[in-house]
Parts: sequence; C-alpha cells; structure tokens
Amino acid sequence: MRYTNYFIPTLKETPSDAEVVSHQLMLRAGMIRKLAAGIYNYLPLGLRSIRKVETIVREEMDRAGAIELLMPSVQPAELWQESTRWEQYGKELLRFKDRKDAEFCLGPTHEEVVTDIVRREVKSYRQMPFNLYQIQAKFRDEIRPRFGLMRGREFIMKDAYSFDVDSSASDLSYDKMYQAYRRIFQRCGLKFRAVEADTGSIGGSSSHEFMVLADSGEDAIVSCTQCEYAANVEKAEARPAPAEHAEPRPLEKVETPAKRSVEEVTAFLGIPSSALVKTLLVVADGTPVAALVRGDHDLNEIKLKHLLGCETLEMANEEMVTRVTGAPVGFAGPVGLNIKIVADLAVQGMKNFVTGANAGDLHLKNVTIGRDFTPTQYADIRNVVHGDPCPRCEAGHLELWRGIEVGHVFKLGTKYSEALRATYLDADGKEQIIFMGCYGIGISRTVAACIEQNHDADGIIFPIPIAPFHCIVSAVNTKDAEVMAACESLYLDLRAAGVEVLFDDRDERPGIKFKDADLIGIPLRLVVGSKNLADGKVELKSRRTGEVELLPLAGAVEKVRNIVAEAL
Ligand SMILES: O=C(C[C@@H]1CCCCN1)Cn1cnc2cc(Cl)c(F)cc2c1=O
Ligand SMILES: [Mg+2]
Repeated sequence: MRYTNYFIPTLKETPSDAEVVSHQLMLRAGMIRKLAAGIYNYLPLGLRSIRKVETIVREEMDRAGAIELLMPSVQPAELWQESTRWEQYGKELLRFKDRKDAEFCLGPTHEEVVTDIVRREVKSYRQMPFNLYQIQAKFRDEIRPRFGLMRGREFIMKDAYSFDVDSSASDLSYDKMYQAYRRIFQRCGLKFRAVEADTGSIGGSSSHEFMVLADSGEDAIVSCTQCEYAANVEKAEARPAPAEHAEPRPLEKVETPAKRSVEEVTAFLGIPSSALVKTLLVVADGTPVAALVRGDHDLNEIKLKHLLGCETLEMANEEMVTRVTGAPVGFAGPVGLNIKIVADLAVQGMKNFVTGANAGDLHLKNVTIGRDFTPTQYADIRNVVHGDPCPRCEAGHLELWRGIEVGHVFKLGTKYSEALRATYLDADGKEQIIFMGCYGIGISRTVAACIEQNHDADGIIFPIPIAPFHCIVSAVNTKDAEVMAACESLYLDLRAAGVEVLFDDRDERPGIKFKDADLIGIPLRLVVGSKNLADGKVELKSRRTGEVELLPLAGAVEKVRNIVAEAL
C-alpha cells in the first residue's frame, strides 16, 4: 500500500480526553476515531490489526473443531424473558421497540439466541458434542465507557458456545477451548496469564480469564512463584494464618477521639495495622452482617457474597451503622454485637487486638476471640496480597500483577438449556438437559491490550502477527529518481514475497516520516537514502529493539521476509 493512496490521519498532539496509552496512541496513529461515547470508527489501520486478531482466532477456533455461524445483533425480548434475564439486567441492556411496538435488545451476548437455535435442532445425543462461534459487534450500555477500545459500549467479540451430553463431556469441550485460547494469545505475540476467575452474573460452575499483563490493567491477578496456580484476586484463595501463642491480656477501653480509620487509630495507638481488626457492616439481601478482617487486609465482597449466598450485597450506610452498633461510623466492633459475624481466616486465633467499642470516640484493646466474642463463622473473605503463601503448593508465594481481561471461558452447566428447555434423548431414549459452555474473546480490546503492553515514548510497537503492516519502506528523498526506483522495486518484491508493506512515498521531510513510522508501530522499517543507495545499501530498523543494520539492497527482501516468516 502506498501511503499517499492510503488513509492514516496521524495526530501530533495527544487528545486530552484519552487517559490510557492505548487510547492515546490509537487516536494519534489514526487507527480509531470516536463516533459517540464508547463507540468508535475502526479506521483502515485499526481495522487491519483487528482483522489480524480475528484471523488468528478463526484459525484456532476452526482447528479446535468449532463451527462459525453469525447470529443477529437484534434480539427479541421474549428469549430474554424466558431466561429471566430481561428483568435481571438494567440500563446496561440497550432495549428498543420496532415499528409494531415489539420489544428488542441490541445483543450484549448470545446465550439465549444460540440456545434457541439448539433447542429447535438438537434431539439426540448423537448430535453432540459441537461448538458454535461467531465474531460480531456486541453492545453493552456501560455507565462510564472510557479508555477507548478497552471499555467501549460497542465492541467486537468472538463468542462461542459448546453443547454436550453431560458435565464431564462439557469439561472436555472447555479444555479444548482453554488450549485454543492459549494458542491464540501466544500467536498474537502477547504476554498473558490464564487465571481462575469468578463466574459473575453469568452463573455456571467455574471459569478462567485470560489476562494480558500490563500495569494499566484494571484487574488484579496473582500467580504462584513455584506452581501453576494463578487467579483473579476476586477469587484467589488465602491460606489460614498460623495461630498466635500470646497470653490474652485483660480487655481495656481506650479513648480514641475522632480516630475512625485504620490509619488514624493505629497511628494514635502506635500499633501496626495487623494488630487491629476492622468490623465492616454489610447488608446481605437487606440483613446487616458484620465482616471482620485484619486491619492490613481488604474485604473481598465477591467471596463474602458467595459465602452468604445472597442476591444483593452492599456496604451498610451511615444510618444502618449507627442503628446496629449504637455508634457513629468508625467505631464498630464485634464485642456485644448481636448480628451475624463472619470473621476472615486471618482473624482466627488472633489475641490482644484492637477493635471499635461500638461507642463514639472509643476503641477496645486486648480483644481476644472466644473470651470477648465468638464469630458466627470463619471464612476466607479477604483479598490475597502480594507475598501471601500459595494455597496450592507448600513452597511458593503469590505475586500480584495487573491484567487486562481479553478472554473469559465459562462452564455454564444447564443454566440456559434448563431455562429454554434445550434437551436431547439419550441412548435409552430418556430426555436429558444439554450441558453448555461459553467462551469469549474481546477482539477489539485485544488490539488495545496489545498496545498497552507494547509501546514506548515514540508510539506503538506492534508484534509482527497483529501489526497492520509487517514493513514500512521510507523513501528519504522522493525527488531522487534512483531512491524512488529502488523503493518501487523493494515494494513490489516484498509484496511478491508475501510481506505486507506500507510504502511511505509522501513528499515529506524524513524526520516526519520516521516519527510517523515509530508512532504507528510497524515492526520493520527499510530506509532508502541516496548516500547508502550509492553503496548499494539500505537501512533496516527494528521498531522493537531500535537496532539498525545496513543491508545490501539485493538481500533486503530475503532478510525482511525471513524475519516476518519467523514471527508468524
Ligand atoms: O457475556 C457474558 C458471559 C459470556 C462471555 C463470553 C461470551 C458469551 N457470554 C457475561 N455477561 C457480561 N455482560 C453482560 C451485559 C449485559 Cl447488558 C447482559 F445483558 C448480559 C451480560 C453477560 O451475560
Ligand atoms: Mg469476563
């Protein structure tokens, strides 16, 4: 492609409303342009990269035996009413009516639609296993779309659905997808981790997320230094702490005037935060519950919600705190509290610690469990922290990373097949419910995540497999006929060798061309200038390493072709 015939509206300035690097660089590199909040035009360069990810996804999904179909984006409300999700989702589900006033939504995902297809077509166990997938624009009316393609409202997703006769067969389908996802993200040239994840609202039994490691990632994950354990912090398990052997000292009230937070109280009393226990009041399906976690730990609301088995869980407001504890916020404690008390495992066995006294400006010292109060139950309800011992092996400990979720695979069980009566007759002619799995990849988000992980001060550094072009040929002086002739032949020979080339034939100063080449992140750059050309040489620069080497013109095509072939 010749630059002068292409459409790459690069920007010098960083747009002010772009907060993360990938958003800034995709705008500056002329890859995307915003149409509306969270809704983007994929300009030619951005689309080429998206198509590269789609192609890798398609190849690996097909290799795993999945079959591509395409379902409508517009979905009838009836299906969502059958699955009861029509009421379950709020404003995030974009609903509208057609000319006959019938209700529809713009598809955020397609469990109901694909289950409707299968319930009409599958009657026998012989027809399974199979896996249907699509690559299609989804719409989720996020309350705060931001970060460009990282959290858009309309985005491109590959969503796949597996259908099996029973749970163990469904596990095999799940493993096939898990392995396919590993190959996909490896082929995209990304550093990623597959982590155990919470299933969230979708239900089902277990799930894994595929996280691109990047400091700007919204998700916190941990991985063990010794074994394969890795999990989203929402789900990562903490081990019980070793019990303390100190002698319990007598309980004591202590004045803590207007000292509410962990920081204020521990500073005021001169104790470490691990010697204080926070009493957090939550409301589970309307009932107040006290959650106790050590001062240096944080409550994991997802773990607590699963433990309590409640539909809704939120932090108690000031009015509730005062009503339940008899004290203003910041002085809640477990002693004398007559509501359910769930204590984190790290609190079990603690002695002589500080808690609120359920009275204004008062705390208690030397609190000891069993003597001063007894929790209703102990459970793992905290977020693990960097350095915690691994819950799976003896030797390792957990390291904390930030990640960007680009894939999520779920064991769905019969949640949708039950609701929509998708059944089959087994070998004995008995009616059985179909077991499902669902598997998503954020295609457009993967491109953004790749840039979050691969950039420097000059711009994007695309891995070759998902770069918009493999190589850019930069003519230093377009007025020099020999330079242009050499560029033309390089351009044609490279294309003939299967290298995707962008020929920068603009009548621009070399500095502008080099800045643009670095900004849009094309992995390899061939610079053709009259001085080197006179010696029969061209300059090859690697965008990732910055390495520059002078090549004989004759060998340039072969060299570039080999580098590209090696990386694909
Ligand atoms: O989408 C999934 C699960 C998997 C992910 C992989 C591909 C198939 N679906 C979870 N989820 C997330 N956000 C949603 C938002 C809305 Cl508004 C909705 F109505 C439904 C969902 C919803 O179900
Ligand atoms: Mg997810």
